[in-house]
Amino acid sequence: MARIGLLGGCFNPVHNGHVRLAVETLEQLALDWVELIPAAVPPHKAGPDMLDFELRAAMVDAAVDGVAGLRVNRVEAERSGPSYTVDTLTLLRETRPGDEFWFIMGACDLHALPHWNRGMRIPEMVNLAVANRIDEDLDRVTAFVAETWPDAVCEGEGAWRFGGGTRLDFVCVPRIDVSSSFVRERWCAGRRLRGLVPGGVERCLDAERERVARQWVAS
Ligand SMILES: Nc1ncnc2c1ncn2[C@@H]1O[C@H](COP(=O)(O)OP(=O)(O)OP(=O)(O)O)[C@@H](O)[C@H]1O
Ligand SMILES: O=C(O)c1ccc[n+]([C@@H]2O[C@H](COP(=O)([O-])O)[C@@H](O)[C@H]2O)c1
Repeated sequence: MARIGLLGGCFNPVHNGHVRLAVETLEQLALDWVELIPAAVPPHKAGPDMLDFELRAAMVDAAVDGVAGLRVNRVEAERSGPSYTVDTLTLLRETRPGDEFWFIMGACDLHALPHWNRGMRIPEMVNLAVANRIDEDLDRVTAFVAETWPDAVCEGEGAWRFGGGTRLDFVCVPRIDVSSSFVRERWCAGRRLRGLVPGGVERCLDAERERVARQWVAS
């Protein structure tokens, strides 16, 4: 049985924080590989500055190129309508019953999970890998787990097993203070992106300069 991490995101564009999050989770949870899943129709972040799926996915291809253990999964482009995570995970579990999955998310997303579409089904289906975004996140996640899943069994600091058998693992990631919004803002101001995104991502944006400008600068 392969142990697989799934990192969903808009990736508008993918940046070094995403790559580091994927690599840290891969290593800390001893996963076989991590799949980055660009959201085809993001359920929560629709807007004129959202680049089309293929361009965002091509940038994720460029970001993982040559990085052992990271892959791109375009599964969300195979269906129409909002790309709800619960539907993606249902499909992956049906089509790959021999794999064990960890859905990777920043700690703030864990707190938002009850507001996602059938969000509380997610930890019943797959394991969660929850990464810190700020220093207090382990304490906050610990309190959230105690409140939300009182029957979860703590198996050590930052590790819990839920009643149904899935688990939540906290992953401690060095803070890389970059976001896609920050990258878009810098790009629109004509600034270089060195150190914020992998080189291949910067080249994709340069190659599609006019198209990207129409969406990012105009909005
Ligand atoms: N710098 C970072 N370090 C660790 N995790 C991150 C970082 N940026 C984003 N993530 C996580 O990566 C996942 C996908 O994020 P997403 O594609 O929305 O990027 P974003 O930078 O948060 O985007 P935006 O600025 O457009 O809101 C989420 O789980 C998010 O918490
Ligand atoms: O399914 C939902 O309702 C849902 C709501 C918010 C976010 N998500 C997913 O969570 C992942 C990270 O989201 P974001 O906003 O950080 O890009 C991405 O795969 C989104 O599709 C999913």
